[in-house]
Order: sequence, then structure tokens, then C-alpha cells
Amino acid sequence: MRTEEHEHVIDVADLRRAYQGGFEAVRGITFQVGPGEVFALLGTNGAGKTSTVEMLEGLAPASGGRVRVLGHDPYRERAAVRPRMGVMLQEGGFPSELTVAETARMWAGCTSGAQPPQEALALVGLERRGKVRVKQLSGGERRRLDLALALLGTPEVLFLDEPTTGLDAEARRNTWELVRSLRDTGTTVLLTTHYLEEAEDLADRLAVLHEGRIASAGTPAEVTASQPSRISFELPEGYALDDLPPLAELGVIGHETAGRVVHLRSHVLQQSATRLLTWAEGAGIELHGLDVRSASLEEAFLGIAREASGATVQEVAA
Ligand SMILES: Nc1ncnc2c1ncn2[C@@H]1O[C@H](COP(=O)(O)OP(=O)(O)OP(=O)(O)O)[C@@H](O)[C@H]1O
Repeated sequence: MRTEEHEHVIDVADLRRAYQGGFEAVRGITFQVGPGEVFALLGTNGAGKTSTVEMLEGLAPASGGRVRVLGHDPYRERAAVRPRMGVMLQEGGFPSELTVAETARMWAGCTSGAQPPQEALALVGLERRGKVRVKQLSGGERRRLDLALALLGTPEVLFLDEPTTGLDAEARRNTWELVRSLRDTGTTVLLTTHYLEEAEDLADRLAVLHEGRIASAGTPAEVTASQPSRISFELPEGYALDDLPPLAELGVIGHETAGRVVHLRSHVLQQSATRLLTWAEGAGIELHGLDVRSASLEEAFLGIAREASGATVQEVAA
């Protein structure tokens, strides 16, 4: 069966994973990934990303719920699904005495329908490093070799666990370019990352995991929009926070101060900014350092993690 015959390439419902001793690292997550989509799993350290990806790759059984990849249970029906998936683990763990070309050839020998190893190496810019031993590669080059090996079988679905960790800025951009071109040819990609700009740049949709649960999910724009925008400025000389119009009237839901700098949070940015500026204009005040911006994915991520941890924010009394 080809990918396009499935509505969802990855289909996860109430998925759980408990480790020995009973600790539940994944606590009932549900999401789907469609053909040709790039889906990112984000989360704080220990949120359960790798535990989830290992179940999707068929490396570990689910302890509850349902997981399907290309219509199969990846653990119980591994033989059916493994040849159609590419897997880039966090630690490749290839024999370090072999050269890059030997490693690629050896891996190609174990991969059904493998493309020529040299072509896979060229995809990640390692075509001239064939004679170098794996142990002599830099950390970033090893990650690129891991990616080349994951691509050898021209997979329909590709799992990338932190694919650009340790890569310099140029290599990271090259990897993004490669992921985009794979997506354009219909490859479905699920990646985990700690780089929020990577998710913002690459992902069609994403889920933010926190302590084994999905705290927020959607397109990067949807996830970002769930968090308030921010207006920052310096309090004018001689003014205190109390001299501003009541913050609730500005449509502001919370605030922080750092010295004389005030940060206001609002879900109605245009309204809040307009009312603040109208007040300032009327009072003949120039607001120095004025900065008005929607939340970045990074701010949204931090806000989601904070909320999910139950941390309280300073709320404006209505
Ligand atoms: N084999 C194991 N036995 C017991 N607990 C484990 C095991 N593997 C992982 N854990 C725990 O499960 C939780 C989730 O770990 P996981 O590696 O899935 O998180 P992650 O989101 O990938 O984290 P990171 O971003 O740090 O890689 C962590 O608290 C971790 O300590």
C-alpha cells in the first residue's frame, strides 16, 4: 500500500508509554500527520518526545492507546512498515573505525531499495568525506551522516530526532532546505527539536508536549496566537504605572515591569496599542523604547510551558 492510500500517515490516539517502575512518560496523546506534512514535536527536557518517537518507529511498544504508521502498528507489524520509514536517532552509534563511504555502503546493504550511497551522502554535503573515518567526523558531520543513512531507502515517512543539534548555522539551513525539498516530493516528516525557529520555519503543524501531555497543538501561527502579544515601553519621567489608564480598560491581561520598562500583555493588540497611544498623545507624552509585537513561537512555547507547570502570572484585576 502506498502512502496516498492512507488519510493519515501517522495516527496516534490516547498513546501512552510507561517505563519499568511505573513512571508514565507519555500520558495519553492524540495527533495525526497527513501525507507530505512536516510535523514537529516540541517540549521541555523530559517532556516525552523521544519516548513518543520510539513508539512511532516501532522501537518500543505502546503501553496504552493506539499508534499507526502507514496503516500499521509499527511495533507488531514492524516488517511491513520498517522498509518504508527512515529513522534518524539522536545517537546513530555506527562503528567509528569504518569510513563514511563504508558506513553508507554497509547501511545500504541492509536497506531495501536503497539509493546509491554516494547520492545519499551528496544530499547532506558529505560526498567528499567518503574516505574519512566516522570517528574523525565533527559532531555536525556525524548528524549529517545519520541523516544520509535515514534517507538511503527513499522513505515515505521520515523520523528525525533533533536532526540539527550540533550543526552550525549553515549546515542547519542546508538541512532545513533538504527537509523542505523532501516534503515537496511528498515525504512525510516528523521531527523533534529544541530549536523553535526550526519548528517555525519547517513545520506545517506542531505539538508542544509537557510532562507527557500535549499542552498546545496546531500550525505555528495558531500556537503562537494562543499566547498574548506584548507592548513594551519606558515609563516617562515623573510617571508611575498607576498614572496609565486602568490596564483592563486597555484590554491588557497582565503586566511586568523591569526598572522603568513596562511590558503589557494583550490578546487584543490593536485595541490595546491604539488606546495606549491615544492616551499618550492626549497627555503629550512620548513613549520611549516603544515596541509592539505578536508573540514569537519561542515566547508562546515559554508561556505554554509556564501555564502547563501551573505557574501563576501577575494578572490585572478586572
Ligand atoms: N528507560 C527509561 N526508564 C525510565 N524512565 C525513562 C526512560 N527513558 C526515559 N525516561 C524518562 O521519561 C521522561 C521522558 O523522556 P524522553 O527522553 O522521552 O523526553 P524528551 O522530551 O525526549 O527529552 P529531551 O528533550 O531531554 O530529549 C523523562 O523523565 C525520562 O527521564
